[in-house]
Amino acid sequence: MTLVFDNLTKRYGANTAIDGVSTRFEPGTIHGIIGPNGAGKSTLINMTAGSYSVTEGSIRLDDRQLDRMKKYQVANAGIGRTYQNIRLFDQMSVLENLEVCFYDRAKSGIVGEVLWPPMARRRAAERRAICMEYLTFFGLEHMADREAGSLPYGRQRMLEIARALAQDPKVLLLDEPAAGLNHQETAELTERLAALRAPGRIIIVVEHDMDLVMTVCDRITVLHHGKLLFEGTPAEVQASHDVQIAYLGTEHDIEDIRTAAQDRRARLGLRTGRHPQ
Ligand SMILES: Nc1ncnc2c1ncn2[C@@H]1O[C@H](COP(=O)(O)OP(=O)(O)OP(=O)(O)O)[C@@H](O)[C@H]1O
Repeated sequence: MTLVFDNLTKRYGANTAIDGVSTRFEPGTIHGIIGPNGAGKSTLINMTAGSYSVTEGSIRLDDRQLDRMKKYQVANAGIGRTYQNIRLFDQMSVLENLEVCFYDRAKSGIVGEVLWPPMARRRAAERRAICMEYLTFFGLEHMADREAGSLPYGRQRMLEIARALAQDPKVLLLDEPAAGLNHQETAELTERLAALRAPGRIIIVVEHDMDLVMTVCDRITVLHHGKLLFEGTPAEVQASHDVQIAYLGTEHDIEDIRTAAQDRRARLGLRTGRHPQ
């Protein structure tokens, strides 16, 4: 399984947000996408998830051309995602937020469940057990019955990733998963992401938090003004003169990039005020 961008281009009128990007993502890896504000990172994620149309070029998952599909077809082809701004069913319980993902997955057998209640009960118990495994992995098992909207912000972020995973995606797209998280929550997220690396899964993380990216990613793609500026291991990216110039306009080191990212994180986290930790 390989995800391939070939000459991928996105224009918004006269503005070229993604400009001829070609790269590939291998299974078993965590791949970071970084770049200064406005570099095109979210546009890339949204095109891959089928939310935005592609102007030129292609996105392929093995022999399937995703850019020709509708959004739900892209999801069915195995692309799962989270959003920069959390999207949960606030009034449903934490567990129900996961369970609804299984109705998406279970395309067969629904008629059987309706006609034969014992089968429905068995399936419901199985779904619940799997959901509880995901909740345990994300440290949410003791919150299963709480309304999702009442959870502290950091827990909501974890639940969003759990929801994306419950759909068993081949490719998991995470759009700024650490946005609005404090230092300890980010460290926790970093650990959990590392544990999600799996042979049959590609994880792509768009993130400004350099500690997270440099710790957890196997490879990193750096975008600048919509173009692929650099690609390599975390060590290669940190050593790249071009990357430092792109971020800061001058030759500073990765510490300055970290500071710039922290300033941005302080401005994000739309729900932090509502649900303080
Ligand atoms: N829906 C849209 N319509 C028009 N222009 C857009 C739209 N979305 C993004 N853009 C433009 O495309 C460019 C890339 O934006 P994008 O949000 O993808 O960058 P980004 O790297 O994710 O930025 P950030 O780190 O600030 O989230 C920017 O110039 C932005 O103004």
